[in-house]
Amino acid sequence: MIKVLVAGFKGRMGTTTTNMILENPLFELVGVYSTSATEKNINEIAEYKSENVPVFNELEKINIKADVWIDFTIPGAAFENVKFAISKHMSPVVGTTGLTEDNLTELKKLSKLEKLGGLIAPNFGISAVLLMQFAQQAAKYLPDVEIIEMHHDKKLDAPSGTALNTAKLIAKVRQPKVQGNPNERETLPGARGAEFEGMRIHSVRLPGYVAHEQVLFGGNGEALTIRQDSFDRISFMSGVAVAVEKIGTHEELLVGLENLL
Ligand SMILES: NC(=O)C1=CN([C@@H]2O[C@H](COP(=O)(O)OP(=O)(O)OC[C@H]3O[C@@H](n4cnc5c(N)ncnc54)[C@H](O)[C@@H]3O)[C@@H](O)[C@H]2O)C=CC1
Ligand SMILES: O=C(O)C1=N[C@H](C(=O)O)C[C@H](O)C1
Repeated sequence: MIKVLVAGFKGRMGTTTTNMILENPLFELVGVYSTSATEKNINEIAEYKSENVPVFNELEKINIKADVWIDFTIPGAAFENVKFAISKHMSPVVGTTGLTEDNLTELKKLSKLEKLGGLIAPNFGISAVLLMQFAQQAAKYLPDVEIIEMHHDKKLDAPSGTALNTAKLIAKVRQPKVQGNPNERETLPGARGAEFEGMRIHSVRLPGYVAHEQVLFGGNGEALTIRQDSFDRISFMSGVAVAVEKIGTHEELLVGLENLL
């Protein structure tokens, strides 16, 4: 059985992930971590009263060994968490957004030194992984593109990690270009959205939404729209399960679920 620790286990993704790990016969939940936890054991939570799993609320006090460290915490916490996991030879499987390019470079270096597999995935949903690949393919032929991402209104970061990653993938294949009218002027600041290498990214936050993205391409007299929707956080779970199962066979830190599919 693959031993798993879930960091951020009390959050929206952490709860769904904890339940998936407990239900999967290939996995054993050996610890959970949240800075906001007050319990010592998960069985103090009514939903988990028949389980026996230690709860940690400080990084330095984590004294158990897992094969895999799953991280769904907050942008700003993931870097320290993942460094800790690597130092204890636990393979990180990270969904938390907000890691910078410098963070990624350092974490890749540490994983290499430790000869440890790990995955950072901006999105564990297959529809989002496909959307990013299709968008990258389309951008070769339709280089004028804008991205609209739509999320629940509790989300901390904007733009979403998925939208930013979509833009990065597109930037790899299209000729650099400035879109729109070179003389355009915003009469309300922010009207044109965020800018990444000439592409505009628009972030919508509304109750009732989970996670959704549209990539809009415009050409001469034609347009293409690619859209994906995660209506439920269960949509991310098969991707997380694949990562937990496969990451032990790797010896470096990978970015993007497509590397394991
Ligand atoms: N890659 C993917 O497929 C997905 C990624 N996400 C990302 O996952 C992250 C979590 O999202 P949600 O579950 O919606 O957030 P959330 O706010 O519901 O949960 C975060 C949890 O982390 C805990 N926490 C805060 N600091 C911590 C620390 N230093 N160590 C351990 N726990 C800590 C909080 O107490 C909270 O319970 C976000 O960055 C989000 O963008 C969300 C959905 C899918
Ligand atoms: O916060 C979320 O909910 C999500 N975060 C990730 C992101 O920022 O792209 C993945 C998914 O969009 C859900």
